Amino acid sequence: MQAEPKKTQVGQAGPETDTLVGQEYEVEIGPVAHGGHCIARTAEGQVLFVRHALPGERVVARVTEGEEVARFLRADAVRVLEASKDRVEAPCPYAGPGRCGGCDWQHAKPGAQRRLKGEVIAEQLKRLAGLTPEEAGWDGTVMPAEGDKLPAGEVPQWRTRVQYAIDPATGHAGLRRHRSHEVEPVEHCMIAAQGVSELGIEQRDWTGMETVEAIAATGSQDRQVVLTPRPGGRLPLVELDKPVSVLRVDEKTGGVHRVHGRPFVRERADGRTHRVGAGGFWQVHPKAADTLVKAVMQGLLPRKGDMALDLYCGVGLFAGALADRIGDKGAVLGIESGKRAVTDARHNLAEFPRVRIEQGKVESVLPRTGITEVDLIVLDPPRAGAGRQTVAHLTALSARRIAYVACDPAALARDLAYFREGGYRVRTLRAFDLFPMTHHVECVAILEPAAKGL
Ligand SMILES: C[S@@+](CC[C@H](N)C(=O)[O-])C[C@H]1O[C@@H](n2cnc3c(N)ncnc32)[C@H](O)[C@@H]1O
Repeated sequence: MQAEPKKTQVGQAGPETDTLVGQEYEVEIGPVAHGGHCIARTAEGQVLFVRHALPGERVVARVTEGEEVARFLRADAVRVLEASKDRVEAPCPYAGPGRCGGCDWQHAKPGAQRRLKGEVIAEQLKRLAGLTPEEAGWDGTVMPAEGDKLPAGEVPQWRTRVQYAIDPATGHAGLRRHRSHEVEPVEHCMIAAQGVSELGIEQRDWTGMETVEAIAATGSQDRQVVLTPRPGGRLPLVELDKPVSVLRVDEKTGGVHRVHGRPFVRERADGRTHRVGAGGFWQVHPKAADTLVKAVMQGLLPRKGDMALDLYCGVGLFAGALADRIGDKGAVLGIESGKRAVTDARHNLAEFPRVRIEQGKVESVLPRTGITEVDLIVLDPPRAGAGRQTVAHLTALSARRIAYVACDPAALARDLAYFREGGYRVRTLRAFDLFPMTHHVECVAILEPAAKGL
């Protein structure tokens, strides 16, 4: 039975304000929720989203955001009274209440992190799409990226792209605190890939910069630093130990300019080299691109001569993989909104004459193409998902199979409900832990016309 939650101390809540920030509650931690926190309730019945806790624990939770009238409060577990067997001491010295906001699950064993992500996916599928794991063709597991099966306490060095925030007072690189613009200065980010750590960003003075992004490409030695100056900030002379290209973001226009070196990095995946210019999307985990291509191709089973769509195609990862498999008689149309990414995609796929890349938003370009039928579709939308209108358009194209690559299980679940309205069912769903130590998770759903599944 759940024990009665206790208020343990009144913090800074004053008479003229109804803020509960600083208030502490002794609570029992309930299930995990989407976003890297768990759910608890105060004695007054208010919902608490508690970070740094694990299901089944008893903790003292200190409110970080929220008011007496709010439907829910945000809080940090500041003392653990009864620990879960899944708890470990966070290996990262910068993790914990009020500290770096980059990782959500440093305090959970790796297997437990994947289980928590699985519970979040299951909950989102049920609540937003009315699907059980069985109905989604999912075994309920979240697979580690190959090579990431490390013992508890060890941290995979997976982040090939790290955006450091610069402390305006000291010029020191750090990472943003959770839901804050404040910078947590760090000497070393444990989840950064070796190629990023070797650049030594944390050891330099970046006075005048707002952010410094460090990129270490996979499968090539390309390294890049992207500087965003503060208004009026002077660009530092960047002399790093490694050969590295340097780009600068114009603080007024957001445009990216080359300072020195190549304006792109070369990323290897699916046996091909992809040029990725500044601002262009590329998966962050070094195994992600290959893992996802494999899952998508195993699910779609492309045939020679197929006509396929790659929507939200970035620099052409899936379009290239499809073109490779459907041969000279097939055709692929990619659609991508980013101008620079489209230039890169056209360059990357120049060897395939039957691949065409259109620049613009899927929702406006796709209807203009006049396409009424395709064999296969890959869609890999941003966090917001594809939305009802685009899904309705896709379900009218009579595709044999559709692969939906999703970085947000909530958006995936919403869109799966729209696909069902359009006559599609989920054939299989697979989930991959391509963001260890954080709450993020990647899913690949394979859909087919519902009539086929009967
Ligand atoms: C998650 S990334 C996937 C990129 C690519 N499939 C890959 O795996 O490398 C989503 C891409 O969609 C693009 N994008 C965002 N909104 C879009 C829209 N409405 N229409 C077309 N592309 C969009 C972004 O620029 C980004 O390249």
